[in-house]
Amino acid sequence: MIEVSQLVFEYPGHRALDGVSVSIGAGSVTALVGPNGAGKSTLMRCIAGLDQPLSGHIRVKDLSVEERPREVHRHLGYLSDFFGLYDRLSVIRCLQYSALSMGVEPSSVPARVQQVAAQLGLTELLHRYPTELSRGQRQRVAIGQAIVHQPSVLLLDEPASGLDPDARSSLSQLFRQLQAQGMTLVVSSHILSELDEYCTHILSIRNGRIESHEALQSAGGVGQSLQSHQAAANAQPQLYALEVAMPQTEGFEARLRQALLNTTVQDFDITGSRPILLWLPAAAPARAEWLSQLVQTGIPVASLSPVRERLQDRYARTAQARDFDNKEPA
Ligand SMILES: Nc1ncnc2c1ncn2[C@@H]1O[C@H](COP(=O)(O)OP(=O)(O)OP(=O)(O)O)[C@@H](O)[C@H]1O
Repeated sequence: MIEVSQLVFEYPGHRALDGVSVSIGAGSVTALVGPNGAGKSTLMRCIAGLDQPLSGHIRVKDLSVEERPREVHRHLGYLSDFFGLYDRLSVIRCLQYSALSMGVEPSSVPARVQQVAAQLGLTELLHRYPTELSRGQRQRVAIGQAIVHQPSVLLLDEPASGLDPDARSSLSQLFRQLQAQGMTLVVSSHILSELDEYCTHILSIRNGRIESHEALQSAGGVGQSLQSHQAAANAQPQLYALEVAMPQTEGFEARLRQALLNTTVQDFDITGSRPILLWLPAAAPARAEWLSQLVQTGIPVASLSPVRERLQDRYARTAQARDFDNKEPA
């Protein structure tokens, strides 16, 4: 859906994107992460055709952003990190204006505006002016403007900044709805826990270069079907939650640690209040073998289920691997 190849972007005296190539699939929700100044906003602005790269190419829905920016804009919604609203237009006018400027048929505009207002909880606010709205309400109007023309791609730069927990949670719900409608989303945020709920991919950028681009494991889909058996056999280990009935007997913790010695454990809480998180083979027979050996050692296993790795843990793991790779040999 979005193809970026060898993108280079320079501000005067500063190279902000340095040979970025990435392919973002249709229907995915990509968390764009990276430290301050990594180049996230610049990449989004280039994809939206708002900044002109020095070299490289971007295609959205197979249209060249460079050659056909207006057509691309019809398929694309963009929310800037510092968005502005027209303070002299009421909310309904803001939405109508965006719809018309994005090429929505004039006869369809009233219905579209009402739909978007309902989707974003703006129906009661349609006749207010942006200056009379809270930060969260203004944010919803800005998102409404970005989606009123039903784009296939939505780019959101820090959409939840300044929002309270309730507003963040309804934003997450909205993003899930949009994904269910088939929209492709790219969302940048520094709050990884908030992206965790709905992202399918994580794209990490640092110093203007892509650091990693990975699909996130879905908790329910860990190679259970027969068709996926071969794929699972070749796949990377998957994250599982192991629940153990923790008897308060002396030496149990040592026994449990011993039993897990050859397993990659991500999180071990001996109080038993959280399940143990560990990496197990994706292939069912190998996992069954592991489980049977564990049970044979007398560990009272209560349950074993696939879980999705938290985005912040995944990000930390990538950073650790990078630091390790960059270490000078002694
Ligand atoms: N107008 C500008 N002129 C010069 N340099 C700029 C300009 N805008 C951004 N930069 C630089 O380009 C680099 C990338 O900036 P960008 O805003 O894309 O980063 P970001 O990953 O979005 O950061 P943040 O998380 O802080 O929003 C940074 O080093 C920044 O200082």
